[in-house]
Amino acid sequence: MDLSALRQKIDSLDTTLVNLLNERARVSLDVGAAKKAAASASDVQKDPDPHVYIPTREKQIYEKLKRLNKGPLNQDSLQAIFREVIVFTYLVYPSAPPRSSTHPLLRSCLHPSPCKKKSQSPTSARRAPTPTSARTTGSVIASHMFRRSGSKVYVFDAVERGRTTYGIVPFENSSYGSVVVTLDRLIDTELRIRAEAYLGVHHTLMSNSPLDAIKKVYSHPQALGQCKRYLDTHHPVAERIPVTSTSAAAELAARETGAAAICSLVCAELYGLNVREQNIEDVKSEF
Ligand SMILES: O=C(O)C(=O)C[C@]1(C(=O)O)C=C[C@@H](O)C=C1
Repeated sequence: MDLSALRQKIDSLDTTLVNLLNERARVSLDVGAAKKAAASASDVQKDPDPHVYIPTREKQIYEKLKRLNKGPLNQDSLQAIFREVIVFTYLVYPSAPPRSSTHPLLRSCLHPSPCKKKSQSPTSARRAPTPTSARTTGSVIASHMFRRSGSKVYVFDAVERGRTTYGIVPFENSSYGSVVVTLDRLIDTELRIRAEAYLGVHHTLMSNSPLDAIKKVYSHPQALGQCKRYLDTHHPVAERIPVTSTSAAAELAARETGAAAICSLVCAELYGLNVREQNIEDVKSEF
């Protein structure tokens, strides 16, 4: 087939895809409406999980994709595409279905609880998320739905005040223990935990100075802890300076000669830093 015929074929497939994606979105909206109807039929037990985001269902969908996929797309790519497709449906939901009062407590992904504070209006608490930059961290549900936030406390505040529908906070770290600030806040908050996700932790050392000129290393205390062996071995005399977040570390390191940050790879582009070493975490993850 010549180039123009191939492009015609792609155009035709794109047309089919657009129609199918919208058809899928309409069915997904119908599912939302059905869940809402089931929940408001007063018997919450009929539909104990009338949320927009249903992690267990999404997991089933991704498992099914794995079985269906014959390539050439790899599984991660296909899953990423579907994740975006599903998440974009959230944005066209007229309003999210009511929350369940019976969903079991899971970890990590926060959501306003049914017994929210009086000052929160249900509409603002359930507002559809706004797409923002694709270059944000913590993208579990879909990359571009995430607003970057400097601190875990801010994530709690944002969900409690209805500025966003969901928030993701770190909870526990296999190599460096519990994330205390999250645990402390969980004691007081009326938010409910909605889902749990396991994330591989990968740290990068970045600096605009050469490796042998690094005198100080900024990072969040958790990240400094997770890279302790690396730092002890390769930068034993560099001062380790804990800061509020790994992105704050990147921002500081970008301004100073002889300073480095331990942060995620995405910070290189965001803060104009050179990547000096990748995957410096002491415990290698399988993710
Ligand atoms: O199956 C559901 O409960 C849906 O709401 C549909 C759907 C989807 O679009 O496939 C949408 C959101 C959920 O997180 C999971 C699945």
